[in-house]
Amino acid sequence: MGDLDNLQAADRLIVPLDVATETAALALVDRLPQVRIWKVGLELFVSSGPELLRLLKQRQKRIFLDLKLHDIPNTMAGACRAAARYGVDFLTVHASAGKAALMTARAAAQEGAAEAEVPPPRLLGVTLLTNISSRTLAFELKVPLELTDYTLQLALLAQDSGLGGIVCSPQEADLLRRTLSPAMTLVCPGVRPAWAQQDDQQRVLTPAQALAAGAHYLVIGRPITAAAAPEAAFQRLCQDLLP
Ligand SMILES: O=C(O)c1cc(=O)[nH]c(=O)n1[C@@H]1O[C@H](COP(=O)(O)O)[C@@H](O)[C@H]1O
Repeated sequence: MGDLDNLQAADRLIVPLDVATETAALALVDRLPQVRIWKVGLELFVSSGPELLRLLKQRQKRIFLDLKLHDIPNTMAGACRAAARYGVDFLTVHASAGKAALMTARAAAQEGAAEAEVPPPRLLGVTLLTNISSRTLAFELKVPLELTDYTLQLALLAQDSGLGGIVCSPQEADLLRRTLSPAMTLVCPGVRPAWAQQDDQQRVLTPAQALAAGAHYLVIGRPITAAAAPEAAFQRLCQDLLP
């Protein structure tokens, strides 16, 4: 496989830094120099704070700040304004927070970025988490809609509220790609190569299937980060993505 192919695959892969400390995070980042986009989620942000974002930027990395905000409009707006000041590339909010909260969040993210003189983040609406099965949706969460209909409603809500994209399972990517505006970015976690464990993910596809279904970006964590040799796992994934 040539370097160019490697680059193209790497540009579509987002690897989550689901570790507890800044030291562990930087060790992974430095071990996998081909990864361009790193996701900083709740565990790491809560434990190590925003300094890590600066360190990632120093290493010329793009940043997906996955805070999955879900609150009343005023609180979401405050958090989005503050998060946008860090100059991150992507920021997540839960689409189920509703239109008023999403619209306020979007405006606040733009204000925060303008204040800090950085580009605004692409605000992504999380639709239905990839660990939720149809059974859980119906019997535990008591949502009286088919899973795909519910996900579509959340995705449309994100779009109508002016968000730049959504996070969804690759199993719904095909439907959402056909239904949403082409301007909406589709980011898919819940991606598992055939050689990896499913872990707690429920609605999964392989990387090649997810891309064929219309995902723009794939979020793949444990198959790489929990592997005995993360470098080899990353290379293998890039190979899986070749046509
Ligand atoms: O917003 C996310 O990134 C996300 C949404 C979702 O529906 N499912 C989901 O797994 N994620 C995140 O994607 C990553 C998946 O990690 P792995 O299951 O290890 O590949 C984790 O960091 C999750 O927090």
